Amino acid sequence: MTSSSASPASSGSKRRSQGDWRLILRVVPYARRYRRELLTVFSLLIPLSVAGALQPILVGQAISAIRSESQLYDAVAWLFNGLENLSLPSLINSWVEGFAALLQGLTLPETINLLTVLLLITVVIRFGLQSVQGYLVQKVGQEITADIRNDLFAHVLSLAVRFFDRTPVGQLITRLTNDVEALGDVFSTGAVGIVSDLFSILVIVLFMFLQQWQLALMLVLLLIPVTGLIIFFQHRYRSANYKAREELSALNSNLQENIMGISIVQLFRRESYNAELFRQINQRYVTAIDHTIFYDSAVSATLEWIAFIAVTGVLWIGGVQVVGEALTLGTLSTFILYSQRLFFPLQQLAEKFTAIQAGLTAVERINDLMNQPVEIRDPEHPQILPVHSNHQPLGEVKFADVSFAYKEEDWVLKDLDFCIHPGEKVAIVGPTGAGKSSIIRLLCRLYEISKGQILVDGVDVRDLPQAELRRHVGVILQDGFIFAGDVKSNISLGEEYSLEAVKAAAEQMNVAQFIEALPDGYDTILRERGTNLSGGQKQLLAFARAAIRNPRILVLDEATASLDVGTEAVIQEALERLLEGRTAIIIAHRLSTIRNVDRILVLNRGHLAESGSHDQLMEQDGLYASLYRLQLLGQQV
Ligand SMILES: Nc1ncnc2c1ncn2[C@@H]1O[C@H](COP(=O)(O)OP(=O)(O)OP(=O)(O)O)[C@@H](O)[C@H]1O
Repeated sequence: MTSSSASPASSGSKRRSQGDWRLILRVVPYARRYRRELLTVFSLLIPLSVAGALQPILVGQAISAIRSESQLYDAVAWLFNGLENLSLPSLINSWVEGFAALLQGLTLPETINLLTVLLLITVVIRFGLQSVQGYLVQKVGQEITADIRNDLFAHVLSLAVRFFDRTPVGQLITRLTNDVEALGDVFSTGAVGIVSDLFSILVIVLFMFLQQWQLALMLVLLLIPVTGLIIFFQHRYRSANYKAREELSALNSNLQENIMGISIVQLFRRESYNAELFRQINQRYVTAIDHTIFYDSAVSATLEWIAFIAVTGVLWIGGVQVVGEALTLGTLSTFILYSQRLFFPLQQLAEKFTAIQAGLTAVERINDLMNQPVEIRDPEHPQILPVHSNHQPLGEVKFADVSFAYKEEDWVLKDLDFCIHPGEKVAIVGPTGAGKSSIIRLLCRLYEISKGQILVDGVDVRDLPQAELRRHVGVILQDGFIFAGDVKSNISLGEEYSLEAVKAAAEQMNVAQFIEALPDGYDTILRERGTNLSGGQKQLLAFARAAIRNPRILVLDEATASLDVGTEAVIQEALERLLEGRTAIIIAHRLSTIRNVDRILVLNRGHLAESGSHDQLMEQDGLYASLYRLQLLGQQV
């Protein structure tokens, strides 16, 4: 399966192998939910196309009546014969017969009046039904795109962190917004009316053959090269559109990267350099869009040209027949109108064609994302963690011969084997890039291990539902992420905690004072990414967030690094209370902060190099002792 980061070439080959029908079928389950509306839309097709096909006949009859070429009665008699061939119910037959008898006695002005009224009726029918149809199609379209957007969002959130490592955010945003929007456009531009256009063409062809087969045949034959050309341009347009979408993704990714890194951009004066990069990507996007415009215009131009040939052909062949009195002027007029009508739905089709092709490209790209396998799933037969009892303390973490690589065979952790006992406070230290944070990510199952087993209270983390695992393993990272919303909701994070519980958690972590000092206390609105809080303030909320969940294992990954010494001391005191009776895994670079832990695991290049208390490790005089001495030296300097 193609990953989202796959090159356009590999996506292209996949694209070719995937039929459009298969893509369309992906939308069918969504459309099925709006069966009733769609059924109404399709049932309106028949009266709409029949009313449309009758109009040229009515005009032709009026001309014939004026020129006394034939009686209106003849037309009905002709229709009658046609209907007889179609073996319609006898009720309709008798109705037409009665109508024909009525017409026989009409004068010319009466005939013209009658034809005008009939023409008006067809116009009103078409106008009314088209409005209803258009409204329903757009409404269903919006509903379907909203459903797809929701599903896509839910799917993206369920994908493993590994997927996000390799997928630029801008690319994902493009798929969730522009691509889904392009699919929505298929409906809003009335592209779904393609069925109705095709149906109109079919009805017109049928009526034409019933009237005069030679002219009908000529017009139908003209349809063949048109269809060929449309298919040719369609393929070209499709590839161009896919490329344009890829360029748009790149553009959005670049934009997003610049916004996220705006401080660095400005601090290092990269504005003009980045602007030039953006300009290049933007130019590539414009070029790609130009190609799509070219093929789009080519289709419209072809159709216009063919429609002109059709009218000329009808005039020429029909004109010769009129002169030879093999054809009435009325029928010729009918056919001139038909030749326009026949190509009008085709022209409409060409206009919708852009939206349809863009829609198909969008479905293809949405499909790529939807097909991304959910790498980390809940087990089929989930287990639950043992519950607290007086006899058995809980919170054991065991890594049994764990190996892990972000990229194949590029081992970040190798044969890691250790056990952290319930209630034990363990620090993991080691040089930068040793794999400390990776251990935490694996424990929380943000990534799947390559070999070995990770057990929490004797249960393999892969046998636990992710929600259960993450409820019992509380993690505080260095960067406390803040969502747009108030302080309270940033602590409860969507779970049902009362305000009292939130306040209690804040008190417990000594952060209540800070929150109460905010303009609206717990109701203070925080901006996206917490831009109206300092790094340390965000961290304080992260502590309250962990405390309220009452986890049996608490992981602190450089959690106090961004706090000032005073705040750190206040939090440290609260932390000690919080950690009572819980297992703690602490990652810290400042070794002075972890001197009091029960045990220190020293990690080096993914291996467990040393393990023991501070004193034991100092005595061993190994990696830890040298790191510690180096830090002491650093502090003295
Ligand atoms: N998402 C990722 N994709 C690929 N490689 C990664 C990823 N995250 C980390 N690595 C690599 O894995 C190794 C271990 O990273 P990890 O973050 O676990 O180290 P660490 O010991 O926590 O480092 P630090 O002390 O700097 O936080 C590093 O060499 C890093 O380059």
